[in-house]
Amino acid sequence: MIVGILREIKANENRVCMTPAGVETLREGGHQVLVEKDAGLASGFPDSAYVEAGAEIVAEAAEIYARAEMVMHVKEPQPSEYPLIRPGQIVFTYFHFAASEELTRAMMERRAVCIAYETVTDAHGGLPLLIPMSEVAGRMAAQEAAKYLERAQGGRGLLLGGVAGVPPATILVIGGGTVGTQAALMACGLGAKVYLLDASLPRLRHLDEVMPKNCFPIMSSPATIRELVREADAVIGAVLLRGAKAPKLITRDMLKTMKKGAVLVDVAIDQGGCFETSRPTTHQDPIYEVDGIIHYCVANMPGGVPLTSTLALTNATLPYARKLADKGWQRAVREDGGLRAGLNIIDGQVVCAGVAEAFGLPLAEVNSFLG
Ligand SMILES: NC(=O)C1=CN([C@@H]2O[C@H](COP(=O)(O)OP(=O)(O)OC[C@H]3O[C@@H](n4cnc5c(N)ncnc54)[C@H](O)[C@@H]3O)[C@@H](O)[C@H]2O)C=CC1
Ligand SMILES: CC(=O)C(=O)O
Ligand SMILES: [Mg+2]
Repeated sequence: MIVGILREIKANENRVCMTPAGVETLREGGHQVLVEKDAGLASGFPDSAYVEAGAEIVAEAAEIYARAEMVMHVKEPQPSEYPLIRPGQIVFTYFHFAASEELTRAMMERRAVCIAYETVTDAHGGLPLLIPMSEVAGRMAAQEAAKYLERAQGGRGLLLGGVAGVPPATILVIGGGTVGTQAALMACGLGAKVYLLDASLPRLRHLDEVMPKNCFPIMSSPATIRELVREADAVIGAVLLRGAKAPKLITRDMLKTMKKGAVLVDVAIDQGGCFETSRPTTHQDPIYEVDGIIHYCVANMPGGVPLTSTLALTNATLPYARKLADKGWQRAVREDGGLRAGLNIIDGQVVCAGVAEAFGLPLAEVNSFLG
């Protein structure tokens, strides 16, 4: 198969979807790999490293879209790329469709085969292609909360861990999955008092066993959130309903009950955000204020630390890319039910329930495309 590795063009996105080592693996499988010029530069991989691994460097994304049977990205295709996508072409990347009707309709119109990293599952029901980036974003979320609590950044002027004789900051983390757990661990490590909410009792039992003593895992409910939001110096939004739009757990009214200069970090922004007042921001312009509360809503947080994130992401995606290239998407998903769960749109039809529901679109059966 001809596989295309595109350069990221989303604002401040410095990751790349495949390392030179990944190219070498695809080449060993007999595949041809086209890499867009300078695609790996910001992640520490110059074009020469890709050439050494057996790739062909291509100057224009348009040529990659024209020649490749499968194109790979980190982030969703940007509007300038929509017209380049061909019917039947496999597009393998993070899409987060439920957050964007425009993107959903554009991909339907292009009649591509859209396989979303974030909905691929593993044998244990986990999300193997989301987990590594959720680990990064969760850890960063605690750092960002600490940073924007500083006075010069507009925050309350509070040190996360306090010092001897002075109490620490209180952090509320909503969602105790990968992002939430990593955020809580980092905040606890810095000495904060952390409330970690989840809606699953088995998950809370697990968290209760493994989290440090300054972390308090608590059942999530609107009443608990309302109460803890008043106490929190920072809130980290980390919920996920797979493939679907994030539920709005903090309303605009609730902001008025919060301390001035408190910080909201909405990691779930890529699925639409879990605070009513969230809107996506960029690394260049990451925050804004509503009712005296700082909002940090960067939709590609791991893009800020590409040297870590590119390696973590490609460790996870490469085996799937290899499978798709070796077998073609139809055989690959027939043989791997987890990869099949990554299918979101095929030939103009939505096949992911969360996306169909988000926009009131009909839901088609993957089987009808497998022949
Ligand atoms: N902004 C960014 O750069 C990044 C964003 N993300 C996003 O972060 C979000 C979380 O991802 P993961 O932690 O990997 O998901 P996950 O599936 O591991 O965890 C989500 C957790 O939310 C819990 N949950 C669901 N409804 C809840 C509610 N009402 N109250 C409390 N908890 C609730 C679930 O029980 C689950 O434990 C996703 O939207 C993901 O796409 C992930 C990586 C980077
Ligand atoms: C998960 C995701 O959207 C990201 O890493 O940017
Ligand atoms: Mg994202």
